[in-house]
Amino acid sequence: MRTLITDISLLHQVEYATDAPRTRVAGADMATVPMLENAWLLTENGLIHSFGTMADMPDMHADETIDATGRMVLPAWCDSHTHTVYAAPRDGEFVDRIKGISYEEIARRGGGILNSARKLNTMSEDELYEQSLERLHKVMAQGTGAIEIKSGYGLCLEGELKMLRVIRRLRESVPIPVKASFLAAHAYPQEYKQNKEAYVDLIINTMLPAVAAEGLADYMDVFCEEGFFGVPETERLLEAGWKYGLKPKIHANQLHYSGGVQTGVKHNALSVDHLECVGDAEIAALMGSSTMPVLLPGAAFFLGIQYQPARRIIDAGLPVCLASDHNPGSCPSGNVPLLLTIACTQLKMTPEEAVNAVTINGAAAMELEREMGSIRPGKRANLILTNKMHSLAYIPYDHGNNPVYRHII
Ligand SMILES: N=CN[C@@H](CCC(=O)O)C(=O)O
Ligand SMILES: [Zn+2]
Repeated sequence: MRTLITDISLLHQVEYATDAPRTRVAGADMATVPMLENAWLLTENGLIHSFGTMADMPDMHADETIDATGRMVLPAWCDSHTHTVYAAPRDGEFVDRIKGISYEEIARRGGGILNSARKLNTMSEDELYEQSLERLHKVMAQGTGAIEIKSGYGLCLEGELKMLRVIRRLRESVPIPVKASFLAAHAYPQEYKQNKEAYVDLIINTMLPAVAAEGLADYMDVFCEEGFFGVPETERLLEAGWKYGLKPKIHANQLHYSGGVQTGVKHNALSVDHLECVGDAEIAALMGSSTMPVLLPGAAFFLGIQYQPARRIIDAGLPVCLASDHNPGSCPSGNVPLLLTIACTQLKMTPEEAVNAVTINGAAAMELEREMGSIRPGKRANLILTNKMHSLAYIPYDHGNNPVYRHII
């Protein structure tokens, strides 16, 4: 099956087969998204075959031809941090926060993640799957073309396995890559509040072997945060995950300078995610490491807390990745175009930096950089064909609106 898209006003994030493959974009390079004006693009059997300018378009056969006059084409978004599998919304807590109760206080009172766990553990696997599939289709319609999804609302063996099995079923049901992270270390269940070590033991000695036996997870996640899992617990958990081949991909420095970034780097994490609390020490730790800093400003927006210092991180020469953090508590939205608007208006990232952060760097934060994240021959043809618009900046500018005319997968 060959699809030819012609008369593309702007074809963004192009890489020629002869270019050295870009695996991530960092520092000043994030300011540029390579593009072609007035272009064509040919896909073959789901992969990008070739592209060029209309002036030099050769004669070629295609089964379908799409006229993209006035439209742009980009690689689909790579959303590397989500909690898309959950049982119920938490709008009651949203109202509590409006009235002045903080996210941390709600968690201390047994709400938050524990609230989600109670709901998830009484829901059937089939119902959880149906609800989650609906959410996944919604974000795909907004341009998401690869996604990572975490467990972490089971907090017991059966609940965690249920979530991870649902993620596996989702992977088999949708035509986009889906990665799974094991996040039993998301919160301490109520019955372990007085014996936290026993819960860490349960994760390491019972849950991890079961997850590994079924091959259910790609990554090991921990909510490394004051009041949740401290550095010593996080280190134990990450070392245990590595024994089963699960690379760390952790929640770090959301609410405090918790040492999570340094711990992630020390344990060769693929990414450290959230990063509201980042200063010189965290930036120094990231410099020279291969750990990707992943910013989740949708959560900072929704909780009304400080934003991530994206400018400082980029200006230090580091890469920045953006992800939605779609979850029922701190960000009930997986809308990447809206995320781009928040990144530009609040983090002062340029549209080009923001697009690099959710394409090539998003792919890298899921180890998909060889198949996703740019328009390069041989990569997956997971593409966004936009509504009629004339610039990359128009996507975050046109906030609250879906730029996707057609999502080609
Ligand atoms: N911060 C930890 N975990 C999620 C939120 C979980 C929840 O509130 O349900 C996050 O990334 O924001
Ligand atoms: Zn998260």
